[in-house]
Amino acid sequence: MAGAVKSTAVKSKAVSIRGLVKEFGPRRVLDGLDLEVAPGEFVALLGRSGCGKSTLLRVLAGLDPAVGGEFSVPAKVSVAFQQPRLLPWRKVWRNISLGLRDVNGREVAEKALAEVRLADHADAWPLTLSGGEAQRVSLARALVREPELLLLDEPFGALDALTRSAMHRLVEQLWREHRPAVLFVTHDVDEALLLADRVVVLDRGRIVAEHRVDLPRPRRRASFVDQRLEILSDLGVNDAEAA
Ligand SMILES: Nc1ncnc2c1ncn2[C@@H]1O[C@H](COP(=O)(O)OP(=O)(O)OP(=O)(O)O)[C@@H](O)[C@H]1O
Repeated sequence: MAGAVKSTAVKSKAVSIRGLVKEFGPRRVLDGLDLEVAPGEFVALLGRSGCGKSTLLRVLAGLDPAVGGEFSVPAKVSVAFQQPRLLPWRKVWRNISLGLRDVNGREVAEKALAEVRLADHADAWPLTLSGGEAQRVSLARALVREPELLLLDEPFGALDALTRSAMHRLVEQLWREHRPAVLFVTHDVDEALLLADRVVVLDRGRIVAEHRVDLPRPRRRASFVDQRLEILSDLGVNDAEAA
Protein backbone atom coordinates (compact mmCIF):
# COMPACT_ATOMS: atom_id res chain seq x y z
CA MET A 1 0.00 0.00 0.00
CA ALA A 2 2.69 2.40 -1.00
CA GLY A 3 1.46 5.98 -0.98
CA ALA A 4 2.79 9.48 -0.68
CA VAL A 5 3.52 10.15 2.98
CA LYS A 6 3.24 13.86 3.44
CA SER A 7 5.35 15.59 6.05
CA THR A 8 4.81 19.32 6.31
CA ALA A 9 5.28 22.08 8.87
CA VAL A 10 2.17 23.21 10.76
CA LYS A 11 1.40 25.72 13.49
CA SER A 12 -2.01 24.89 15.00
CA LYS A 13 -1.05 21.30 15.86
CA ALA A 14 2.43 20.22 16.85
CA VAL A 15 1.75 16.75 15.50
CA SER A 16 -1.00 15.63 13.19
CA ILE A 17 -1.08 12.01 12.05
CA ARG A 18 -3.71 10.48 9.79
CA GLY A 19 -3.95 6.83 8.84
CA LEU A 20 -0.22 6.21 9.24
CA VAL A 21 0.92 2.82 7.94
CA LYS A 22 4.34 1.25 8.37
CA GLU A 23 5.31 -2.24 7.29
CA PHE A 24 8.41 -4.34 7.75
CA GLY A 25 8.14 -6.94 4.99
CA PRO A 26 4.75 -8.61 5.40
CA ARG A 27 4.41 -7.32 8.96
CA ARG A 28 2.19 -4.26 9.46
CA VAL A 29 3.55 -2.41 12.48
CA LEU A 30 1.59 0.87 12.25
CA ASP A 31 -1.91 0.12 11.08
CA GLY A 32 -3.69 3.33 10.11
CA LEU A 33 -2.69 5.27 13.19
CA ASP A 34 -4.35 8.63 13.96
CA LEU A 35 -3.04 11.06 16.56
CA GLU A 36 -2.90 14.79 17.17
CA VAL A 37 -0.72 16.61 19.68
CA ALA A 38 -1.25 20.28 20.53
CA PRO A 39 1.67 22.72 20.78
CA GLY A 40 3.18 22.44 24.26
CA GLU A 41 1.21 19.31 25.10
CA PHE A 42 2.95 16.43 26.91
CA VAL A 43 1.69 13.10 25.60
CA ALA A 44 2.83 9.72 26.94
CA LEU A 45 2.63 6.72 24.64
CA LEU A 46 2.13 3.39 26.38
CA GLY A 47 1.80 -0.08 24.93
CA ARG A 48 3.01 -3.63 25.14
CA SER A 49 6.39 -4.53 23.74
CA GLY A 50 6.37 -4.65 19.96
CA CYS A 51 3.16 -2.60 19.49
CA GLY A 52 4.97 0.01 17.38
CA LYS A 53 5.88 2.82 19.80
CA SER A 54 9.51 3.24 18.75
CA THR A 55 8.58 2.80 15.11
CA LEU A 56 6.12 5.68 15.39
CA LEU A 57 8.78 7.95 16.89
CA ARG A 58 11.31 6.94 14.24
CA VAL A 59 8.85 7.75 11.48
CA LEU A 60 8.00 11.14 13.03
CA ALA A 61 11.71 11.90 13.45
CA GLY A 62 12.25 11.20 9.76
CA LEU A 63 14.54 8.25 10.51
CA ASP A 64 12.30 5.68 8.85
CA PRO A 65 9.80 6.13 6.01
CA ALA A 66 6.12 5.23 6.36
CA VAL A 67 4.30 3.53 3.49
CA GLY A 68 0.88 5.11 3.84
CA GLY A 69 -1.13 7.86 5.50
CA GLU A 70 0.20 11.30 6.28
CA PHE A 71 1.69 13.23 9.13
CA SER A 72 2.94 16.69 9.90
CA VAL A 73 5.42 17.79 12.53
CA PRO A 74 6.99 21.18 13.29
CA ALA A 75 10.21 22.28 11.64
CA LYS A 76 12.27 21.79 14.79
CA VAL A 77 12.13 18.24 16.14
CA SER A 78 14.59 16.70 18.62
CA VAL A 79 14.90 13.08 19.71
CA ALA A 80 16.38 11.43 22.79
CA PHE A 81 16.63 7.65 22.95
CA GLN A 82 16.86 5.11 25.76
CA GLN A 83 20.61 4.94 25.20
CA PRO A 84 22.11 8.44 25.20
CA ARG A 85 24.13 7.72 22.01
CA LEU A 86 26.90 10.20 22.74
CA LEU A 87 30.00 10.21 20.56
CA PRO A 88 32.76 8.89 22.84
CA TRP A 89 35.55 10.66 20.98
CA ARG A 90 34.04 14.09 21.51
CA LYS A 91 33.90 15.96 24.81
CA VAL A 92 30.50 16.54 26.36
CA TRP A 93 30.17 20.13 25.15
CA ARG A 94 31.07 19.09 21.57
CA ASN A 95 28.44 16.37 21.66
CA ILE A 96 25.88 19.03 22.49
CA SER A 97 27.00 21.67 20.04
CA LEU A 98 27.63 19.29 17.13
CA GLY A 99 25.65 20.35 14.12
CA LEU A 100 24.59 23.69 15.60
CA ARG A 101 25.07 26.54 13.22
CA ASP A 102 25.62 28.89 16.13
CA VAL A 103 29.24 30.11 16.14
CA ASN A 104 29.23 30.16 19.94
CA GLY A 105 28.82 26.41 20.26
CA ARG A 106 30.71 26.23 23.53
CA GLU A 107 28.63 28.95 25.16
CA VAL A 108 25.35 27.44 23.98
CA ALA A 109 26.41 23.99 25.21
CA GLU A 110 27.44 25.36 28.62
CA LYS A 111 24.08 27.06 29.05
CA ALA A 112 22.27 23.82 28.21
CA LEU A 113 24.53 21.87 30.58
CA ALA A 114 23.72 24.30 33.39
CA GLU A 115 20.03 23.64 32.76
CA VAL A 116 20.52 19.92 33.29
CA ARG A 117 22.79 20.62 36.31
CA LEU A 118 26.00 19.52 34.64
CA ALA A 119 27.69 22.90 34.35
CA ASP A 120 31.05 21.48 35.43
CA HIS A 121 31.02 18.58 32.93
CA ALA A 122 31.59 20.49 29.67
CA ASP A 123 35.08 19.05 29.22
CA ALA A 124 34.30 15.53 30.42
CA TRP A 125 34.50 12.55 28.05
CA PRO A 126 31.20 10.69 27.60
CA LEU A 127 32.60 7.38 28.84
CA THR A 128 33.38 8.91 32.23
CA LEU A 129 29.72 9.84 32.86
CA SER A 130 27.21 7.87 34.95
CA GLY A 131 24.03 6.65 33.22
CA GLY A 132 21.99 9.52 34.66
CA GLU A 133 24.60 12.10 33.67
CA ALA A 134 24.83 10.74 30.12
CA GLN A 135 21.05 10.87 29.85
CA ARG A 136 21.08 14.49 31.03
CA VAL A 137 23.67 15.32 28.36
CA SER A 138 21.37 13.67 25.84
CA LEU A 139 18.50 15.88 27.06
CA ALA A 140 20.70 18.98 26.87
CA ARG A 141 21.62 18.03 23.30
CA ALA A 142 17.94 17.69 22.42
CA LEU A 143 16.95 20.97 24.08
CA VAL A 144 19.76 23.07 22.70
CA ARG A 145 18.04 22.90 19.33
CA GLU A 146 14.99 24.59 20.91
CA PRO A 147 12.63 21.97 19.53
CA GLU A 148 8.93 22.61 19.06
CA LEU A 149 8.53 18.84 19.30
CA LEU A 150 10.59 16.61 21.60
CA LEU A 151 10.46 12.87 20.95
CA LEU A 152 11.58 10.83 23.96
CA ASP A 153 11.91 7.08 23.48
CA GLU A 154 12.06 5.46 26.92
CA PRO A 155 14.74 7.92 27.97
CA PHE A 156 14.88 6.70 31.57
CA GLY A 157 14.35 2.98 31.02
CA ALA A 158 17.94 2.10 31.86
CA LEU A 159 18.21 4.23 35.03
CA ASP A 160 17.83 3.23 38.67
CA ALA A 161 14.69 4.33 40.53
CA LEU A 162 16.24 7.29 42.37
CA THR A 163 17.94 8.72 39.29
CA ARG A 164 14.73 8.17 37.40
CA SER A 165 12.72 10.22 39.90
CA ALA A 166 15.25 13.03 39.67
CA MET A 167 14.98 12.89 35.87
CA HIS A 168 11.19 13.12 36.06
CA ARG A 169 11.45 16.34 38.03
CA LEU A 170 14.07 17.69 35.65
CA VAL A 171 12.09 16.86 32.51
CA GLU A 172 8.97 18.41 33.95
CA GLN A 173 10.86 21.57 34.81
CA LEU A 174 12.55 21.79 31.40
CA TRP A 175 9.22 21.18 29.69
CA ARG A 176 7.59 23.99 31.69
CA GLU A 177 10.39 26.38 30.78
CA HIS A 178 10.75 25.52 27.08
CA ARG A 179 7.23 24.26 26.38
CA PRO A 180 7.88 21.95 23.45
CA ALA A 181 5.19 19.44 22.56
CA VAL A 182 6.44 16.10 23.89
CA LEU A 183 5.76 12.58 22.70
CA PHE A 184 7.15 10.32 25.38
CA VAL A 185 7.37 6.55 24.96
CA THR A 186 7.40 4.56 28.17
CA HIS A 187 6.49 1.15 29.59
CA ASP A 188 5.82 2.64 32.97
CA VAL A 189 2.22 3.69 33.70
CA ASP A 190 3.28 5.67 36.78
CA GLU A 191 5.89 7.59 34.80
CA ALA A 192 3.24 8.41 32.19
CA LEU A 193 0.77 9.62 34.83
CA LEU A 194 3.41 11.65 36.65
CA LEU A 195 4.40 13.58 33.54
CA ALA A 196 1.78 13.62 30.82
CA ASP A 197 -1.22 15.81 30.02
CA ARG A 198 -2.59 12.85 28.11
CA VAL A 199 -1.80 9.14 28.10
CA VAL A 200 -2.33 7.32 24.83
CA VAL A 201 -2.42 3.53 24.65
CA LEU A 202 -1.16 1.82 21.52
CA ASP A 203 -1.98 -1.75 20.51
CA ARG A 204 -0.91 -3.45 17.29
CA GLY A 205 -0.14 -0.20 15.57
CA ARG A 206 -3.28 1.72 16.52
CA ILE A 207 -4.40 3.99 19.34
CA VAL A 208 -6.90 2.01 21.42
CA ALA A 209 -7.42 4.31 24.43
CA GLU A 210 -6.74 7.84 25.62
CA HIS A 211 -6.76 9.31 29.12
CA ARG A 212 -6.55 13.00 29.90
CA VAL A 213 -4.67 13.59 33.15
CA ASP A 214 -6.05 16.70 34.82
CA LEU A 215 -4.03 16.56 38.02
CA PRO A 216 -2.04 19.47 39.43
CA ARG A 217 1.76 19.29 39.16
CA PRO A 218 4.04 18.19 40.67
CA ARG A 219 2.03 14.99 40.94
CA ARG A 220 2.05 12.29 43.54
CA ARG A 221 1.44 8.63 42.83
CA ALA A 222 -1.34 8.54 45.43
CA SER A 223 -3.37 10.98 43.31
CA PHE A 224 -3.80 8.68 40.31
CA VAL A 225 -4.48 5.24 41.75
CA ASP A 226 -7.80 4.81 39.89
CA GLN A 227 -6.54 6.10 36.56
CA ARG A 228 -3.54 3.78 36.87
CA LEU A 229 -5.86 0.78 37.12
CA GLU A 230 -7.93 1.93 34.14
CA ILE A 231 -4.82 2.27 31.98
CA LEU A 232 -3.46 -1.10 33.11
CA SER A 233 -6.78 -2.59 32.07
CA ASP A 234 -6.48 -0.90 28.63
CA LEU A 235 -3.05 -2.50 28.37
CA GLY A 236 -4.57 -5.89 29.11
CA VAL A 237 -2.66 -6.21 32.37
CA ASN A 238 -4.66 -8.13 34.97
CA ASP A 239 -4.89 -7.27 38.67
CA ALA A 240 -2.34 -9.88 39.73
CA GLU A 241 0.26 -8.59 37.25
CA ALA A 242 -0.44 -5.00 38.29
CA ALA A 243 -0.03 -5.65 42.02
N1 LIG B 1 14.01 -2.49 11.27
C1 LIG B 1 13.09 -3.43 11.50
N2 LIG B 1 12.96 -4.51 10.70
C2 LIG B 1 12.01 -5.43 10.92
N3 LIG B 1 11.12 -5.38 11.91
C3 LIG B 1 11.19 -4.35 12.75
C4 LIG B 1 12.17 -3.31 12.60
N4 LIG B 1 11.99 -2.40 13.58
C5 LIG B 1 10.95 -2.86 14.32
N5 LIG B 1 10.48 -4.02 13.82
C6 LIG B 1 9.33 -4.77 14.36
O1 LIG B 1 8.23 -3.91 14.47
C7 LIG B 1 7.51 -4.20 15.66
C8 LIG B 1 7.35 -2.93 16.46
O2 LIG B 1 8.63 -2.55 16.95
P1 LIG B 1 8.82 -1.28 17.88
O3 LIG B 1 10.26 -1.19 18.21
O4 LIG B 1 8.16 -0.12 17.27
O5 LIG B 1 7.98 -1.72 19.18
P2 LIG B 1 7.85 -1.03 20.57
O6 LIG B 1 6.40 -0.87 20.85
O7 LIG B 1 8.69 0.19 20.63
O8 LIG B 1 8.46 -2.16 21.50
P3 LIG B 1 9.31 -2.07 22.85
O9 LIG B 1 8.37 -1.54 23.88
O10 LIG B 1 9.71 -3.49 23.09
O11 LIG B 1 10.47 -1.16 22.59
C9 LIG B 1 8.25 -5.30 16.38
O12 LIG B 1 7.62 -6.52 16.10
C10 LIG B 1 9.62 -5.26 15.77
O13 LIG B 1 10.20 -6.55 15.75
